[in-house]
Amino acid sequence: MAAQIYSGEKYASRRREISANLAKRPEFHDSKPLPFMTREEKILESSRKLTLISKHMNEIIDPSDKRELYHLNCEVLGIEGNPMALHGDMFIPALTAQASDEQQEKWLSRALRREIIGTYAQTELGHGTNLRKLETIATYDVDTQEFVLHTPQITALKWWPGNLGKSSNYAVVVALMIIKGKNYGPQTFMVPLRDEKTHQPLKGITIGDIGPKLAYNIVDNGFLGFDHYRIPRTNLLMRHTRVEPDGTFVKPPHAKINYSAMVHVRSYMITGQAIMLAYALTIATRYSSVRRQGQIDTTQPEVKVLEYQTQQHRLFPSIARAYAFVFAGAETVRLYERVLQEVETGNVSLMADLHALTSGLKSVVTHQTAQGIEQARMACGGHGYSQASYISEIFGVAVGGCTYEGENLVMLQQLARYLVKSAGLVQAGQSSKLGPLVAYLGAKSDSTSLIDRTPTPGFAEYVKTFQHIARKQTLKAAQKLFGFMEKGDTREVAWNKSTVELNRASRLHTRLYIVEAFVRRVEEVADPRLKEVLTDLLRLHVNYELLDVAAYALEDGFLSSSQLDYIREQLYFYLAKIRPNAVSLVDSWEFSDRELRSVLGRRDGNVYENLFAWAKASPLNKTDVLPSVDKYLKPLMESARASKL
Ligand SMILES: CCCCCCCCCC/C=C\CCCCCCC/C=C/C(=O)SCCNC(=O)CCNC(=O)[C@H](O)C(C)(C)COP(=O)(O)OP(=O)(O)OC[C@H]1O[C@@H](n2cnc3c(N)ncnc32)[C@H](O)[C@@H]1OP(=O)(O)O
Ligand SMILES: Cc1cc2nc3c(=O)[nH]c(=O)nc-3n(C[C@H](O)[C@H](O)[C@H](O)COP(=O)(O)OP(=O)(O)OC[C@H]3O[C@@H](n4cnc5c(N)ncnc54)[C@H](O)[C@@H]3O)c2cc1C
Repeated sequence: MAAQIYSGEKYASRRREISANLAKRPEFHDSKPLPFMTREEKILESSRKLTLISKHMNEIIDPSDKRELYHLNCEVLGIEGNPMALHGDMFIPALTAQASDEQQEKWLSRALRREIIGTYAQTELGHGTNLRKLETIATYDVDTQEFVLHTPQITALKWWPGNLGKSSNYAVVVALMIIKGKNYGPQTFMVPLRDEKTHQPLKGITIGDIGPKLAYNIVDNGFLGFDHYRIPRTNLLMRHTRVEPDGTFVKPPHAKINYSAMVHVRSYMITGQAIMLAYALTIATRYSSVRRQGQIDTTQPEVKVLEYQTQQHRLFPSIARAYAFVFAGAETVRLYERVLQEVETGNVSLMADLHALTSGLKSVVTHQTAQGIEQARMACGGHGYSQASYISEIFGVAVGGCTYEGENLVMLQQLARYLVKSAGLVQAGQSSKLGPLVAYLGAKSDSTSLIDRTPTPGFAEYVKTFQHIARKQTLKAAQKLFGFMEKGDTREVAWNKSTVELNRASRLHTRLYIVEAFVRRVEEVADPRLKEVLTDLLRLHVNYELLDVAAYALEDGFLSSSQLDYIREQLYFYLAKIRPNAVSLVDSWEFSDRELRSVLGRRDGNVYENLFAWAKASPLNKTDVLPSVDKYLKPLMESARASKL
């Protein structure tokens, strides 16, 4: 099963080897539980481990394999980030996709050798979503052939970029490029921020950390201001866009080619989110098979809480989602790598499809991941609320994905633009022009679903029902938009009046894609034992998801109430059928205890003695009487007692 999850036996077994290798190297382990450390201690500890990774990486992994590096990071550094997180996640990808060969020679090689540390500085205090209104300006000075970076007001301060505050000495900075008074929109520049020897900020640079956040606190998200700060013309990233010495602007082959670092993260984060969801579910499912409370049969001992149907309903559909997301994530990465290669040859035709797909997936997957993690926390009762479970940290890190790389409701609108165009083609009788991701929009619907109307309903009937729902909502929402426009609204106003419905269409389209990705993967499985378990999980998935969106199919009679009852019964049937495999389904992700960092999620199930040991190790328990008691509580109680006398 691990080979299914990790797209092949080769990487699944490499993960095992890497984990086994690290088990023998205590210097790579957390020196104490992360929840007991201050933010400063965590950053120090993470930097210590980063240095070790840099030194010994070649003994443990093949550093050219992204997946091996990712696993090494998960084991050693964990999810709370590290001082070079953005260096790998965005700085290197930005240089790879946007720097010319000559620029790569100069900077990318140094970045890969870790001679310099970089980040991606785009968001500002006043603007994150609307990139066209960023306020940092890069004005071209023809005389000196330099760009002058400037922060004209407080809202123009870069704000949020990860590792900008304290760790990075370079950044890929996004600024509005002005040449001879003309605004050429957001462009990307390579900008030195700190002296390479002293790490002191360079003259003209104001820089620092933005303070603690909900989670992800090992990362020093930062602020950055420029005071007429000069960089050479050749620091504009010039793989696709160029500015000649005389200020002539040479257009890229696609207007949004500079957005590639964002598309990179959006493509990879689907897998990252699946893994975080699987972390939380591993912890909650294992704990639920250790925790005994209450009886189902009063003549029998207390049961494991995993026997309760409510607990199964809380956890198993999310287990199915984690599998669905990791399968969809693998497809997304394949498409991303293909588009990256095609763009290199000047073919930008798939960029719009990739942007639409990743915008939708990013939004749906992060939202459902956060919901699933929160349910996993509640499934652990009181102990889920303790940081010993580590689920609160997993939640905090994962939920950040709803905001970063494009706020979810904004990114759903990006997909909606694509869907509306496709609906326009359908309306114009040009369905043959629809791309493969939206071809179903042009197909004719059956009048009713055949779920439970055939002897052994296959997945095809479910897929058709999801297609019907997504098609109906897309065409309806587009019609709403066109209707407002026909009545005289501008497109923008009409769009704003239709966005809730348009975003619903985007979600339904994406949920259909996720179901299809799951079906595609299960169809490929050859081993009959694996196929059976994955088929059960997929059955759970389609019934749960369909029930969740059934209103759309009930309102036009595509599904009847008796079909709905059938879907419900199927759901309950598969909850019970999956129960014996539940722990194996989470164990199949093969997370080591080191990687999970959870007392509740321990593989050996020895939860209670380890919770007690964990509590005793709390810094508060170093002394029996705290200074706060000596200083305030004792005098308070003494004065209360004295006044009673
Ligand atoms: C199996 C194990 C394997 C393991 C492998 C490894 C797994 C790794 C997992 C871990 C991965 C990642 C870890 C995550 C690390 C977390 C780090 C967090 C870092 C966070 C960083 C950031 O947040 S950076 C800042 C991000 N900011 C944003 O996203 C801003 C959002 N806003 C925008 O993107 C744009 O402004 C917006 C698209 C909303 C609008 O842009 P605008 O220029 O105004 O364009 P429009 O006018 O609306 O649209 C014009 C047309 O352009 C099209 N378009 C827009 N973007 C793109 C694009 N990128 N590509 C193609 N086309 C695009 C748009 O669709 C319009 O087209 P139309 O035809 O006119 O409709
Ligand atoms: C953990 C974390 C890490 C980050 N790392 C980085 C980084 O490394 N580099 C970097 O540059 N940035 C980074 N960011 C910033 C991040 O990319 C932005 O915060 C994000 O893109 C959202 O933009 P915003 O903050 O401007 O939100 P806003 O756009 O202000 O969103 C506020 C609300 O307005 C709504 N809204 C906005 N525009 C529209 C619209 N057109 N239609 C309808 N509703 C709208 C949103 O849906 C939301 O409800 C990070 C953020 C976080 C949380």
